[in-house]
Amino acid sequence: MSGALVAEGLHYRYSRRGPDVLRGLDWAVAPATRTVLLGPEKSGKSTLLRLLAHVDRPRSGRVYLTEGGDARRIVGWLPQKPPWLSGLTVRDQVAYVGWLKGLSKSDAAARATDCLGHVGLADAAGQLTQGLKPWQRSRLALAEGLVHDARFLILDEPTAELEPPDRAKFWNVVRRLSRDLAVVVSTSDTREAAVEGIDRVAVLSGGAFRFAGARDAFLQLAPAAAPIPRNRKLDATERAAWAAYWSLLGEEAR
Ligand SMILES: Nc1ncnc2c1ncn2[C@@H]1O[C@H](COP(=O)(O)OP(=O)(O)OP(=O)(O)O)[C@@H](O)[C@H]1O
Repeated sequence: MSGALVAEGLHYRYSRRGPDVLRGLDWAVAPATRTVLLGPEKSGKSTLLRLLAHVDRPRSGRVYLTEGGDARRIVGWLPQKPPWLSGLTVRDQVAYVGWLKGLSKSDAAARATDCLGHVGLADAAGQLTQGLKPWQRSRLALAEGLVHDARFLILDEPTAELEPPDRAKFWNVVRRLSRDLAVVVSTSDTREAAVEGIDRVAVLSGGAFRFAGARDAFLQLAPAAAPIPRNRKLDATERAAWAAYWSLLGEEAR
């Protein structure tokens, strides 16, 4: 099993007369790589990830596995706001997703227990999903992505609601996942490109990639910028990092 997940010539718009959100994108996600997909808000990250995960279809172009087969069976997908089924426990929710992905009931239940252990949520297995904290929800989403043995895990802004310490812990969990798994994470926080263990970075803006390549090459062009702090002027290093990032996006420094 060594094929890539490939996007070829992807065009997308939400309505016939609407603006192009993606303008002919080509991309390949290699197996067993960790990729951060960066881009400003509304740049089309979620749209691209939905197409990669086969939950939506491009207007033109295609998404396929180089080794052939049904991508839906080996791609795990976590939307930014996963739907929660009320009244289910954490374990039942993960098992339900496994069953939807084609596992038998008993396999889904066993896998659910394993996956909750992998993501550090074993203690919450019997809790109802409604009462979970943001960090627990992000782990539950990970477990749902893993329950059917995905080889590509596509996560849409899983860290957006997390405080910095919980973000760091989330990334620790991702780093500990099987090295055979390819993980793609979207975020608008450029600092996440600098997280240890990331191999690749892609920067999406205006419906096209402004950069797609090795993380080290990205960090040379735009050293991961700090967030723009409120009530404080940027220091010279932060200003330079942001200027480099905006220039990658093809925009003037703000
Ligand atoms: N269901 C929809 N109907 C119409 N337009 C949409 C829909 N979803 C997204 N869009 C538009 O498509 C563009 C890209 O949105 P998308 O959510 O893919 O970007 P994003 O980079 O993921 O944004 P964010 O960082 O804010 O989540 C935006 O202009 C958005 O308004």
